[in-house]
Amino acid sequence: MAKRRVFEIAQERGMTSKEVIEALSGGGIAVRAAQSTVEDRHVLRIMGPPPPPPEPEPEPEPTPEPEPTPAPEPTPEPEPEPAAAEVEPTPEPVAKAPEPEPTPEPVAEAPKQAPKPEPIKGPKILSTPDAPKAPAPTSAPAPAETPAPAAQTPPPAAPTPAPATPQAAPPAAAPAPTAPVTSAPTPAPPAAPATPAVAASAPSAPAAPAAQQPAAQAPATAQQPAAQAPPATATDAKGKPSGEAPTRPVKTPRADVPQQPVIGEKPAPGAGPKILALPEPPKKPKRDESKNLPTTGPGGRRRVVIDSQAARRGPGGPGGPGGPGQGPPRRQRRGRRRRGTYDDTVRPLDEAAQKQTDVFKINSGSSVKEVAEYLGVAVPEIIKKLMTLGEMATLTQTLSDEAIQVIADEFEKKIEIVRAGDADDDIPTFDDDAADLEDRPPVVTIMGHVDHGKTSLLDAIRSADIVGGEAGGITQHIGAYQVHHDDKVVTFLDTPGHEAFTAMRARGAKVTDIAVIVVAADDGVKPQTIEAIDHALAAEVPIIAAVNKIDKEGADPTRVRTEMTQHGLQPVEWGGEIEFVDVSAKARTGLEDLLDTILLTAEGMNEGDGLQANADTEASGVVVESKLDPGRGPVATVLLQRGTLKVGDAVVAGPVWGKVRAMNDYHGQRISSAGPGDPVEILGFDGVPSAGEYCRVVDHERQARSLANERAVRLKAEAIARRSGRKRSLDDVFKAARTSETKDLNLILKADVSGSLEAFEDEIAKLPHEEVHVNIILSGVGGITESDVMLAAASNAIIYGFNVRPVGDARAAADREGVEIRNYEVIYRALDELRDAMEGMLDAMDVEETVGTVEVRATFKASKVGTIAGCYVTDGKVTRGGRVRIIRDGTVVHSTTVDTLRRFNDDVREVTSGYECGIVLTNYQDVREGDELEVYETRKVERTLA
Ligand SMILES: Nc1nc2c(ncn2[C@@H]2O[C@H](COP(=O)(O)OP(=O)(O)OP(=O)(O)O)[C@@H](O)[C@H]2O)c(=O)[nH]1
Repeated sequence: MAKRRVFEIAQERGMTSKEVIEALSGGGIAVRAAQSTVEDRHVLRIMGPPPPPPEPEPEPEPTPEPEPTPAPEPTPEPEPEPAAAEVEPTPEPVAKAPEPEPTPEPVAEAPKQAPKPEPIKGPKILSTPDAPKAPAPTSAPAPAETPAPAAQTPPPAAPTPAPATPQAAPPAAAPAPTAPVTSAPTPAPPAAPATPAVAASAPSAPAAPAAQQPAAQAPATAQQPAAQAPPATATDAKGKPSGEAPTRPVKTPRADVPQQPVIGEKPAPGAGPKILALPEPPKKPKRDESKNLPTTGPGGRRRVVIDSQAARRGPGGPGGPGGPGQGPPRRQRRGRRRRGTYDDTVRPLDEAAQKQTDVFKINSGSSVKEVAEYLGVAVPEIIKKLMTLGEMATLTQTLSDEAIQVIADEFEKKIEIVRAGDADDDIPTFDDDAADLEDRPPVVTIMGHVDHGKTSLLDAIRSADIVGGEAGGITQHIGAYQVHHDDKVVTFLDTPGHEAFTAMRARGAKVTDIAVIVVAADDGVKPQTIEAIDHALAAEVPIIAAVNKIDKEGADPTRVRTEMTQHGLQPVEWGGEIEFVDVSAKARTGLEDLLDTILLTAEGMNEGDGLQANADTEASGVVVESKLDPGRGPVATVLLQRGTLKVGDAVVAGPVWGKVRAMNDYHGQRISSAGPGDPVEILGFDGVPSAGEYCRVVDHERQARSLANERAVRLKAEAIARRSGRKRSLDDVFKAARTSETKDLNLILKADVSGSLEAFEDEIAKLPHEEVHVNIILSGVGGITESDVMLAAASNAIIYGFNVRPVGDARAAADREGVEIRNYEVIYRALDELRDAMEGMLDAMDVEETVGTVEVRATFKASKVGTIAGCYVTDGKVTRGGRVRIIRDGTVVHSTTVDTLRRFNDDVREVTSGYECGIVLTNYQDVREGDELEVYETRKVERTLA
């Protein structure tokens, strides 16, 4: 039987020798001293089995590779499930704590730490970075085994040291330091399974941080480890892994990425399989979600705004819930305001308007916003459309007519662009009761070639007006006058010539009822006679031919009739429809016949109610002449067409308005009222209205002013639109033809010689007309006049000039009215272009640009250089070598280049406007004083019709 000395027994049982002796004595075994021996069986019988040995002490034994093998129990733990189940029981951790030691390596440092930590409070390891190694106490054989598995399991944890669930962490951490050996023993056994994890983690310094890590990461680790544990174990079992594990720095796992256990990596402190049950980490929001994450939402940043004024505002008021005045809401409000801006500017879609298929009338010069409103389309849509068409436009930008048309086409809306001067838009049509209508005097315009006697005829008629003369005395020139004949009255426009006539017509005013074309019997039909005919025909007014100067020798009225017939005006006596009256302004013969014919024609018109008007209503008419009188201010002669005008009436004429301060008739007599057909001179306008402007009486001055301002704004917008838009060009015509909008091309031809005109007309007749029908509404010899431009404007025509140029204000008028003038030197060039255009094959063309105008003020002869032109540059510049045309009386007489250009005695490269210079032309000596030199350049321009 084995014996042991008393002191050994005492030591084994943690008692004093004396206590052991007493105990044994009590049991019947007498023992005297500590050195005495006693048989174990007696000791067991009397004192029972000895208490389990206190493992701690052994710390010193750095037994590195403890026989981990024994890891019998541990193996079972691997199963994650079970672990999970135990997770909660915080105690486990403690139990496991002790195991940690198993990791052999630590041994080195372990000594000190081993005792305290591992057991229960592993976590405290915080302070012991190396602690992990300490664990390897010999005493913990069991743990040794466990560690192995733990080693594996931990691996997973390793990556996520954090895993340490809140629950696990605390326990581990707290006790660690103090953890007396005592406690360790007991728990150990059961903890076995979990131990591994703890064991591994406990030692590792990182444990500490882990403890604080959000549980989030734990889960992942917890689970996976289990699966991989086995393999890991193997390695660890060898000891190596365990050695590193603890020391290896623990990576802080990303909360969002589930941590994959890394083989060979040591388990994170506190990260044990138990952690399996840890809560799921918050998912990383998807990109779009995160975008929309409210700042106040869970996980999002909460914006706290302290509104010191909130208390003063009640809920619902500003600053109240959702009301303006608060921080966050303010931001929203800004957003709303922005939307509000759109709402303000973008008219809500007018569905009714969108469905409407009628033609929309849109004012020329309308802005983007206005066009959107007219069409019932959202502004952004319009702007977007313009952008696709290459035009960047703002809300208030004025659009050209072309742009408006294009937009309308894009949105498949039928539109009609209305201009301020359009008669249809401005001059209302009245539906007066037939009983209220009275005959009014016909309005007559006298036109004809220069010096054929227009003025003489007007004077003769006026002076022959016995009745009128007696009644009113001397006739004043106010732009129109009346004559009485056979108890009837005829109103004559006092401005002869077709220029004024066409100017008014171009503005949409139809003033003239009858056109009298004067042709001198001794001269016959001349260019301006033909022009007058063209203008009258274009205006579709009845024509009466007055064959004048029949008193003159050589007068041949029949020849005149013949020539007029050739121009489409066939005399009634020859079976035609035109009344011819032979007159002599000088001899004052035939005047009565002329008046009779006029009244007869008027009667014929009256049969269709053409010359009747309601006199008993507000007055309206057309301005036929106006001026700014130094003493009287703006003075306008208005030819009343309807109603009765009285002094004191508020009137508006386009962009000007006024109150009739005084009225004069054509005798210069003050009158207080005037009726239909009467020409009256009106004083009281705030500005000078243009001839051709529609004038009408309105209720009061305020309304007159408002209407005038409205018109002024509109005219200004139209002017901008006209500038921004293109002229009606050849391209436009063919483009329109392609869309079947326009099939007619109206041309006005002007040439230096009539032969060119005839040749051109003949050639045009040969062109194919399937696509476009060419109408020559006027062709004549001579420079392009303002009258031609006005006719073109009124007829939507293009002017073709052959070796002729605009004279006077024609060019300015063309710019103003948007009329295209095309210049050619040979008709074939024009024909080619026309043909190409008609075939849709316009190639790049030479575009000519006038760069300067020079006036020849004197000429000198020099023996060596020939004729030197002493010049003055009136516009632009002239350059040496530049191409020039010599224009004499509106006709191009030669084309050449500038050979020599001098300022005083110096040769210069160029001379600009406002300076004099000497010019010698290349191979041209016939330059004369009064000639005009047109300096020009040409450049290639691609043309497209699409
Ligand atoms: N013999 C004769 N001479 C006339 C007659 N009518 C006009 N004349 C003369 O013809 C010339 C031109 O007459 P105007 O009345 O100035 O002719 P117009 O057409 O008004 O001329 P412009 O204003 O320059 O366009 C004047 O010298 C007149 O005296 C006429 O019936 N018989």
